[in-house]
Amino acid sequence: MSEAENDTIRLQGLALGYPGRTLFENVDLSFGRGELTALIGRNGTGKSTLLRTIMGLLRPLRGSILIGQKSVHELPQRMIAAQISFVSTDDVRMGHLKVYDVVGLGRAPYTNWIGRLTDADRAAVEESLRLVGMETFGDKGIDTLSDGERQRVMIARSLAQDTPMILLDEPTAFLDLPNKYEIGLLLRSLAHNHGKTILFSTHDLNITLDLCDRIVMIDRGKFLHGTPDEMIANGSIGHLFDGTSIRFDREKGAVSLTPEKKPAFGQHTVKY
Ligand SMILES: Nc1ncnc2c1ncn2[C@@H]1O[C@H](COP(=O)(O)OP(=O)(O)OP(=O)(O)O)[C@@H](O)[C@H]1O
Repeated sequence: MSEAENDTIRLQGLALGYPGRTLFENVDLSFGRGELTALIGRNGTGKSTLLRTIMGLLRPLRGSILIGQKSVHELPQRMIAAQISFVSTDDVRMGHLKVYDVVGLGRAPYTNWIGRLTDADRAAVEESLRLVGMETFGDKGIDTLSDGERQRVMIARSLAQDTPMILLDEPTAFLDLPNKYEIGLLLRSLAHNHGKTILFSTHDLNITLDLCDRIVMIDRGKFLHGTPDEMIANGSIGHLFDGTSIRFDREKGAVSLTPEKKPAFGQHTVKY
């Protein structure tokens, strides 16, 4: 098998859910090397569940997830950690650790049982901090950073882990618009210039449409996927807003309130 196939995540006949509830089933899909893919869908459609299952943290109801030729659920955690890193929203608060040490945790799959960093590990930590533009932050406490800075550190930790695949659960949540784009551009560069396979869940439609190679959308238990242009043209993006007060304008590539919900400005009479 080629190296590129080893770096691919494949979902085969996948069904996920919780006791008494199936979120989706019969999903066949793969995520390719060097691609930035956004995983989108309304609240509660199963995006985090999918990411956590790919990480081997949850079991599928049916079907399998293959990393190269191997089912992720048959691989020991240490081997999964050498293939895929996970940036989850749960990670974001890490007590009083220094930035350098948080990024150093990414080296865990490679360090000995004491967890002592070698020169090579330290070089990986420094290079990871540099890639996310945080090289001067190593000595700062993680709890002293802004949300955007902390998010960069978490991405640096996954870079230090040096895996061909990176999954991120809502990496742009809590960030202001310029920082959302900064993180989006960073992920795009990691995919395109460093050959990483990157899948991230998000509710940021602008980032998704402007920066991603591919969109995977969970919509009422069905998976839709394609390039941003395909997903706009075939109406999939518009479906996200069915039954709501907003609609997606294909021409503008933007959402707005439906006309009947728009507040009528300038029509109020002020009484003295
Ligand atoms: N441990 C659990 N046990 C039972 N049901 C769960 C569990 N975790 C999540 N769920 C349910 O599964 C559904 C999918 O949850 P998940 O967190 O994967 O959705 P999501 O698409 O990531 O949502 P959001 O966009 O709100 O983050 C939700 O309805 C949720 O309530």
